[in-house]
Amino acid sequence: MKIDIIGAGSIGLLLAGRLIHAGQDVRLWCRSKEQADALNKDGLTVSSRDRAAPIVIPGTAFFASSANAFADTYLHEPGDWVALTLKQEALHQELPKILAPLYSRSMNVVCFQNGYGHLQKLRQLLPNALVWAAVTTDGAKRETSTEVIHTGRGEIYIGQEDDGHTNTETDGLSYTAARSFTDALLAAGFSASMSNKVNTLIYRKLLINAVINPLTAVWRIQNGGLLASGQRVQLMKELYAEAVAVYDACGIAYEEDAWEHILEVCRATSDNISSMLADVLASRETEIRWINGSIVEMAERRGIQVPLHRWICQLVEGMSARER
Ligand SMILES: NC(=O)C1=CN([C@@H]2O[C@H](COP(=O)(O)OP(=O)(O)OC[C@H]3O[C@@H](n4cnc5c(N)ncnc54)[C@H](OP(=O)(O)O)[C@@H]3O)[C@@H](O)[C@H]2O)C=CC1
Ligand SMILES: CC(C)(CO)C(=O)C(=O)O
Repeated sequence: MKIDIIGAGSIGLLLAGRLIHAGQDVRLWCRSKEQADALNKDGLTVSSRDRAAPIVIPGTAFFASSANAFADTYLHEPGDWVALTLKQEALHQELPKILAPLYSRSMNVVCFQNGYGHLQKLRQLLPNALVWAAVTTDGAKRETSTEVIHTGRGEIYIGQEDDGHTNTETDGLSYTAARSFTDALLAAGFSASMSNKVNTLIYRKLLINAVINPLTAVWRIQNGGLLASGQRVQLMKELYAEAVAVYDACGIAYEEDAWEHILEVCRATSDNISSMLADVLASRETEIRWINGSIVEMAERRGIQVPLHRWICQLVEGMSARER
C-alpha cells in the first residue's frame, strides 16, 4: 500500500517508521527541505522509552521530500492513503495551499489531529475526498529530525464522522479501504481498530485535552503533577464542569465516569509532558484554539457562559509570542 504522510513530527515519524518496517510504501512529506534531506541521508529511527531494540530504517527504504511537492507528485502517481499528521495550526494555515491542486480529486484521507474542527476543514479543502478520523491514545515524541520515541502505547480508532451524508456505494468502497489501512496499522504493531463511534471518541479526547493540556502548559508541569494538590484538582474540576455543561446543552454524549477517566489519564501518563506544554516550551503555536477554543465556540452557539475556558484560551494564546 502506498501511504503519503504529511507532517514528519512525532506522530508522522512514528507512523512512517512502523509502517515502513512492516513493508508499506511510505512517502513522507516534511515542512522543511532540510528535514527531508536528513531523512533521506540518515534514515529514520523509532525507539521505545528504554531505547531497547529500536527500529532503524535506512534512508533508501522510503521517500522523503518537501510538502510543497506533494500535490504535483500525487497527481502523477497517486497513493492509496494520505495521513495528515500536522498540528491543527498548520492544517488551517498552510495545508490549504498545499492541497489546492487536488481540490476535485477523490482520495482517502485520514486525520490524526487532537481537538475539533480538522475534519470539517478537510472536507472544505477536498470536497471529493473520503475523510476519516484517527483518534489515538498512542504517545510519540520526536527527539531529532530523524528519531522518534514511542512514549506510550495506546489505541488507534479509525472511523468516519457522521456528517449526515450517506452514499452507500462510496461508503462500501471507503469502508474496504479503511479496513485495509487499519490492517496495515495492525501489521505495523499498533493496536488499531475501526470504530463507528468516532464522534464520541473525538469528544471524549477533547474533554481530556481541554482539562489536562492548558493547565499543564500554564503551570509547566507533567500530567501527573496536576494531581499533586487539591487546588490544582479543583481548577481541573471547574474546567470539566463548564465543558460538560456545554456537552449537555449540545446533546454530546460522555461517560458517567468521564471525570474519573481524566484523573486516570493523569495517573497513566504522569511523567508525560502534554503536547500543549511541549509546544509552549518549544515556543510553537499551541492547539488551544481547537481544544478549549472549540468548547467556547460550542458554548457561544448555545448561549452558555464558559468564563474559565475563555480565560484559559486567552492565557495560553498570550504565551505564544507570534501575533496573528
Ligand atoms: N504526539 C502525540 O503523542 C500525539 C499527537 N496527537 C495529535 O497529532 C497531531 C500531530 O502532533 P505531533 O506529531 O505531536 O506534532 P509535531 O509538532 O511533533 O509534528 C507536526 C509536524 O508537522 C510539520 N509541519 C508543520 N507545517 C507543515 C507543513 N506546512 N507541511 C508539512 N509539514 C508541516 C512540522 O514540521 P516542523 O517540525 O518542521 O515545524 C512537524 O514535523 C496534533 O494534532 C496532535 O494533537 C494526537 C495524539 C498523540
Ligand atoms: C492525553 C494527553 C494529555 C497525554 O499527554 C494528550 O493527549 C496530550 O498531551 O495532548
